[in-house]
Amino acid sequence: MFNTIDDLDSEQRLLMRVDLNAPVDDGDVQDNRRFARHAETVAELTENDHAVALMAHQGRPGRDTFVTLEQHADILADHLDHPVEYVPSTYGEEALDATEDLESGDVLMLENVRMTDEELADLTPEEHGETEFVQTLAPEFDAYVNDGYSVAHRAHTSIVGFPQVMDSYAGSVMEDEYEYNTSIERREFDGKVTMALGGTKAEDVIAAMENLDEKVDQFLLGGIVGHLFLRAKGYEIGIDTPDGPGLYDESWEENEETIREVIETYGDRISLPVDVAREGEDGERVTERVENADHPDEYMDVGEATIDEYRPHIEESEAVLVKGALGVFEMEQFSYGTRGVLEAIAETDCYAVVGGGDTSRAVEMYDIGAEHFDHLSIAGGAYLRALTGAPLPAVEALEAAAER
Ligand SMILES: Nc1ncnc2c1ncn2[C@@H]1O[C@H](COP(=O)(O)OP(=O)(O)O)[C@@H](O)[C@H]1O
Ligand SMILES: O=C(OP(=O)(O)O)[C@H](O)COP(=O)(O)O
Repeated sequence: MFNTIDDLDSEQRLLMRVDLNAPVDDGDVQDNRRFARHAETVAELTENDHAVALMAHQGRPGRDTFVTLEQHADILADHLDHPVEYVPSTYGEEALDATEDLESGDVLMLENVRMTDEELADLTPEEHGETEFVQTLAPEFDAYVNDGYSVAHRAHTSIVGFPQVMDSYAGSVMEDEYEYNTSIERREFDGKVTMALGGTKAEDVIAAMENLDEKVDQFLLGGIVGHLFLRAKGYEIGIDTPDGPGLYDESWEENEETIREVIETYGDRISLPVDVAREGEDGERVTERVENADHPDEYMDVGEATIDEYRPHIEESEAVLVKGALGVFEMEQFSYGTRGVLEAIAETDCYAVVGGGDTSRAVEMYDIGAEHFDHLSIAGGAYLRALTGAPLPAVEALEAAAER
């Protein structure tokens, strides 16, 4: 087991990893439930007179969501009702100057850790611990805290490197999410178990499908993942065009073989959209049957007939697990699929868990009522991993640090 922040000595200088990875719309970072949840942990620490320097990431290099953390500091400050100083450096001179000035109760946001050379390097945890990033920052602090459960499935420097060389503790979000999500894996269900899978991260979803075959009776697919499965079935969907958003071909190349294997192995247990929706010339929602679809990279939601097929599966299930949105629910006219699934769950008394930093937000946005769900996880990929029983590198690193 790992140590938690309840085990900390008083007035410590803490280096803390959080996950504030959020959607970015035209350069504007969108608030999500991760900010509110981590703000609770930070507040608990500052109220106990600790000083906190935060490490977090945003996006992936090369994507348009890969931006600095300046806006994240402001959004977090609003949640905390307490200043959060942003420094445009992760472990350079400016960062070190700002850390030296940290006093009890202060909160500092270091720059996006994925802007360093080391964070995403292919290294063992021990090698991550020897990087300049770790060796420079670690001596400035008394202890390391990891609260970023939703990024616990990545073996990156800020996650597995620091616990190699520092006293390390889990924050409250890490502890709660870890305990809840791990407990789902151990749960036995007598009745049907259905899983609705969508969103953009095809590889995480497909890996989970391969490992959850004994636990899940029916998979309901939507989002980008659904489109890639439709492409595998020969429909004109999930294929990039020269001027389109470029969401598909790279994922397709990486996952085609596995998608075909998954279809081959679990064919009837996978429900695919029968209709999809896109934006028409006047901005209106246009729904097309998949066999008539001819706008390969423009579909932003599943259609009404799809939800009519998915709803009975939910109604007859003892448990429904959701990961990823079935459409671009942030736009009301493409929220039909995501809302349809969440509302169907809310109307039944099944055991229900919704995962995904973005997807769990839809419950709040459309007033579906958090009370209808047993757990709303702010994690996506990490939650899926936990359901399959796979270890999480962040948790392993915290446990190893506790044993030292
Ligand atoms: N058809 C689609 N086209 C583009 N984006 C989509 C589509 N369907 C779903 N999405 C997007 O997927 C995002 C959620 O995906 P993902 O990040 O994988 O899930 P989560 O954050 O819930 O773990 C949503 O923000 C939604 O806009
Ligand atoms: O948002 C995240 O994952 P999620 O969308 O699976 O919840 C995490 O911040 C991990 O980000 P990454 O998938 O770019 O490593």
